[in-house]
Amino acid sequence: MTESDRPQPHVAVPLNGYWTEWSARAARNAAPGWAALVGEMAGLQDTFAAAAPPPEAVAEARSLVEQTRAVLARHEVGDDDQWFGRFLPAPDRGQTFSPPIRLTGITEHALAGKTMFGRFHSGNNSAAHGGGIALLFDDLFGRLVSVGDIPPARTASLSVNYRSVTPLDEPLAVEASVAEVDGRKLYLTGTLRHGDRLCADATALFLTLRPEQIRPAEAEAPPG
Ligand SMILES: CCCCCCCCCC(=O)SCCNC(=O)CCNC(=O)[C@H](O)C(C)(C)COP(=O)(O)OP(=O)(O)OC[C@H]1O[C@@H](n2cnc3c(N)ncnc32)[C@H](O)[C@@H]1OP(=O)(O)O
Repeated sequence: MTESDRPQPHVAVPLNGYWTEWSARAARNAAPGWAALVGEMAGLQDTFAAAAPPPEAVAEARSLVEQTRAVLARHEVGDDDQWFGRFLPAPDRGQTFSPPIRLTGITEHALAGKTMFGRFHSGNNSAAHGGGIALLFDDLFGRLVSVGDIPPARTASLSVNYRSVTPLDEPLAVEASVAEVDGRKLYLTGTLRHGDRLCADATALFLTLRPEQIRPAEAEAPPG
């Protein structure tokens, strides 16, 4: 591990107003320890993917996961009230679907960061799954268009070129930038590198939403 691969502070994300409110609501309401639980769940996914346990360990693990599900299911809420995925300032966004992206630099038109795929995102032969890489780019581009004054936008198309194998458990560098803005159309480009080696590059078209396509950042439900 080189000095530049060591954990560094995640830069603050200058979110636009819509995403600030969307995220702040979860941050206001989330129980203490939620971020640590998200980290535990992500670790569980990787450990689960890497394990080949004997029958008694399978039975024990299944029972514990069943118990965990039962605890969480008692507190199910609607989409508007969920915390999962809404911690936008955090590298993992408070979710376990796509790998954390630790941002090292961000402006209105470009961002750079570090990421890593674990066993959960393995395709085969110690290589990251191509779908996981597309997911990473979609998330990366989603973060890029959440800064500055850009209205909320959705992915209209995403194209990934897989240039070389993306390793697991190795620090990877990501970059994304806005190549062109044409009305509602945002043309984005991005790269994923392992050291000097290009693993993948991607282009995407995001479309900013028309006002009638945007659900307002929800009003806080009255207490009780
Ligand atoms: C801070 C947050 C962090 C979160 C990170 C996660 C980010 C994840 C981002 C996502 O994954 S978003 C979810 C995946 N995407 C979707 O579900 C989008 C589904 N599709 C739609 O909702 C609509 O198709 C869409 C809003 C994208 C466009 O519908 P519209 O009715 O607004 O646009 P319209 O069809 O009128 O097209 C507008 C222009 O874009 C063009 N266009 C639309 N889709 C296109 C396409 N796929 N390729 C090329 N051009 C396209 C279209 O031709 C037209 O060009 P012109 O104005 O020149 O005539």
